[in-house]
Amino acid sequence: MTGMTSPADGQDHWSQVWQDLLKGRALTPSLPVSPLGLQLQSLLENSLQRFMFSRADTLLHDLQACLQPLATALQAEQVVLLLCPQGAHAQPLCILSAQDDSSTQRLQRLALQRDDWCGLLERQQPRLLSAAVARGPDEQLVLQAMACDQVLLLPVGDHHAVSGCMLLGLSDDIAVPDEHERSLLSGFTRLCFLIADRLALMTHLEQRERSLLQTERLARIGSWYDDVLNNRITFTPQAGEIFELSPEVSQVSLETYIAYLHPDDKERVITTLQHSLQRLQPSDMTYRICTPSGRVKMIHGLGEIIVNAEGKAVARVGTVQDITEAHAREQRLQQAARVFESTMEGVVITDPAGLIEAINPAFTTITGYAEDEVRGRSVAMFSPERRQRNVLQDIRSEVQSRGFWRGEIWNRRKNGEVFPQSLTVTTVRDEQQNISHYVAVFADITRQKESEQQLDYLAHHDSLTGLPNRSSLLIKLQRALELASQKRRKVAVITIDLDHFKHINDSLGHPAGDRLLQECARRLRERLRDSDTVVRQGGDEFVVVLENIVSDDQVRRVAEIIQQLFGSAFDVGIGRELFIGASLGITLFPDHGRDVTQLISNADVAMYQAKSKGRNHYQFYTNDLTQAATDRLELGNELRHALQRDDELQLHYQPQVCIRSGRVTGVEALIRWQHEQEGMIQPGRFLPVAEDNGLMPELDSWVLNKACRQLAVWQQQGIAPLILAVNITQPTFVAGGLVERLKALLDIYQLDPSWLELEITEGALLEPTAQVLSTIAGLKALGVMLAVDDFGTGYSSLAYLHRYRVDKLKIDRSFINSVEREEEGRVITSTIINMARGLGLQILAEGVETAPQLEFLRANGCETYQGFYFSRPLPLTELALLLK
Ligand SMILES: Nc1nc2c(ncn2[C@@H]2O[C@@H]3COP(=O)(O)O[C@H]4[C@@H](O)[C@H](n5cnc6c(=O)[nH]c(N)nc65)O[C@@H]4COP(=O)(O)O[C@H]3[C@H]2O)c(=O)[nH]1
Repeated sequence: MTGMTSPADGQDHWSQVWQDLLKGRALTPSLPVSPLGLQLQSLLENSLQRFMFSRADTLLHDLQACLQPLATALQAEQVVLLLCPQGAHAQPLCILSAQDDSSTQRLQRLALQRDDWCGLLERQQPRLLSAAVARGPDEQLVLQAMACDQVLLLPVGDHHAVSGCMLLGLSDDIAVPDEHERSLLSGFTRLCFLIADRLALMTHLEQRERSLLQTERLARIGSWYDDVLNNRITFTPQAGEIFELSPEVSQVSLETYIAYLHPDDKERVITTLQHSLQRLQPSDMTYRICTPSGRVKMIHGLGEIIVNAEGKAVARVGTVQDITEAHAREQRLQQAARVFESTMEGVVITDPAGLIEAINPAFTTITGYAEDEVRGRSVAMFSPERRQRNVLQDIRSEVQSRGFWRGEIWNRRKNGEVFPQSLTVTTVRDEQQNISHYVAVFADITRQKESEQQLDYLAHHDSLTGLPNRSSLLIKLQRALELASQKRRKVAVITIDLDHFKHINDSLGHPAGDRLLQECARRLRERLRDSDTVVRQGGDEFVVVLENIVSDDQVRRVAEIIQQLFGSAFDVGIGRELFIGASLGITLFPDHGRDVTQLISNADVAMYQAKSKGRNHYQFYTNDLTQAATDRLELGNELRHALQRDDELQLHYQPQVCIRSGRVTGVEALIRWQHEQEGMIQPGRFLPVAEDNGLMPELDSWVLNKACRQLAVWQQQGIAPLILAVNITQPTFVAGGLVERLKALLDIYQLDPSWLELEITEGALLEPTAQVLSTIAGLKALGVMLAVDDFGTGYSSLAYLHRYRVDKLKIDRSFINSVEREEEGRVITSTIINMARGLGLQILAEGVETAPQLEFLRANGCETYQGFYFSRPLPLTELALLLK
């Protein structure tokens, strides 16, 4: 550390100088010492004392301060010191004993004419110039510059060279110093030479130190000197700045330094320093310090041990560097490198021409290529085809203009497999903003694509049947309509609703219902063309879309095919065949609607119309149907209100007659709706509406209540014994709670249960579910009669019904109707009667309208009948008259 030369060293140096000077004095011991000589001697000693403590910045001042008393002692007009410091560009110095502007300028000019005055000191001997005898121009020059009569020149320098001179300007009347005095003056000039030399050295050292500190500042490296013997660590300003010492503090103790160390690093640093000192080895460590401002800095410290002549450690020196930023940068780089190495995404770095420079392990995992197989090659090598290479061009131009590109592309693995990848390409620019690299990060999205496809499939397909679902219907139909508009063709939309599906589902259970739907889907898909769209819209509704239709007949033919498909027997794994049927509604684009929604909803309207025609029909849409559908909607709401108000619904009663005696043995309660505006509405119109609106259980409940009340009246009136038959629909029968409700009514009205007969359809008894069995057991336990309505229209066998302990069969009107016309009708009717009798079941024939029909029934052993032949259903008042 250049600025740290101790004053003790300087003192040694100056005592040596003093010794030399005394030697010079010893040269002239014989001469008597004049008063001036004594004075000069004392001056010389004072100067020496002064110079011993001179510093670089005080040296010139100190020299000047010495010249003044010298001039006084010698009675000189001017004493001038011209010094030429070492160094190529060093300017000669001119130091004067007395300041006077004009002489100063003259003498400074003289200082610059070094060669002239140097020439006068060729032999490095003092020289006296006198104006009176001056010869050469050099002498003249000096005399003029000094403006004196005589000038004594004394060389400043060593034996080798003159590096300056001292000029004593004396007037004529002043005695020139004698030999002893000159020798003292020479001692002074020698001292000046040393001073000049020292000045040069100090200036040099100062410059060195300045430049060193500057270098430290620029490099952000500070240095320190640890005087281990005195426990004093001296910091350079840069080191102080790193440790955030206040500017006036440059020294700290070892303890203070240790207090700076980060607690986690303290022990390690102390141990390293101790080892270094004990083993006299350099140290090199990185550690953290906590500075007064609360910052944690990362420091790189180097140190070396300084030993004395005995090899004992006396100090150590070293550097400290604040590497916080570099360390953080390095950490970040390491992290980035770790990410690069361990990320699941493939990374490829290319040069601006797209040639691969580096890849990461994930790249190899995904593509199968090792680094040496791809380095230096173009990224185009992964493109599966030419077209894709154009994509690469597009990517490159977008990356160049926007700085990045993100998207999905297809690439080829080493094994030839083409796979989808999501890719992000970014540019890396150098300091001149030129593209230096491209970085591409990609992920193999094969799995993602697969699950997207799976999700897409699930979103657009029905999981039960595998058919496209409603959302794909909307998309496909929309596309079909667009195409049809262009080609001026028609599109047909056929909605298909299975007849009685709900009954099958409820009574046979959902697995059987599911199998039925799967079978329907299979038949449709196998029979219809690939170009036809078959969709399951939900529940038991299918939709078929036919494109390129040119005539309605084409559609009619397909509708009939569909009817056949649904008309043949189904095996749904219940041990016997099922017959269902389907109702079809048909719309045509553009005749019945111009958009998807309208076409589907109009087809639905047509389908409801087909259903109301008695099922297993198809119906083309007409504008009237929309009105009918609207009416149905309104009717549903009105029925709901009618059920609440209880003043519009009423029961009519149709007598049931014993064929043998002709006596009325019972009546069937049949609901009627006396609508405020429309008048009497028949059940055939409003019951399907009630069913669609889920009102059947409520309606059945209303009828049962009304009927039981009426039965109680008849019981009280003694109208003896009269069976009252009440219809109970399948939803009510299946829903449960019927037994409890009926028991409560029987209790309330104190009814004889054997007078009450519940008519249920075959559908409700199709499958012996626990619910069905317990309801039947409950009803039988109550003592009410059970009759199966519309027998022959469903799927039941007689033996099967017998198992349920049903009391009565009501032969459907359609058979009775046919006995007069068809042999087949007659055979079926008589068979039913015979078998039922064989099983001990009562028989009632429905819808008897003519005497021959009645005769046939009588002849075949049927017991009771009802029908228009005897009486239509009657209001209560009319029935009362009939019964009387
Ligand atoms: N062509 C013809 N028809 C005859 C003849 N004799 C009786 N009918 C009609 O046949 C239907 C007999 O009732 P259903 O088979 O139970 O068929 C009933 C029944 O299923 C249902 N229904 C009627 N009233 C009720 C009710 O109160 N509750 C429930 N759940 N359903 C009812 O509505 C169906 C139709 O009822 P209605 O229109 O009253 O029609 C009645 C009756 O008017 C005849 O000789 N020729």
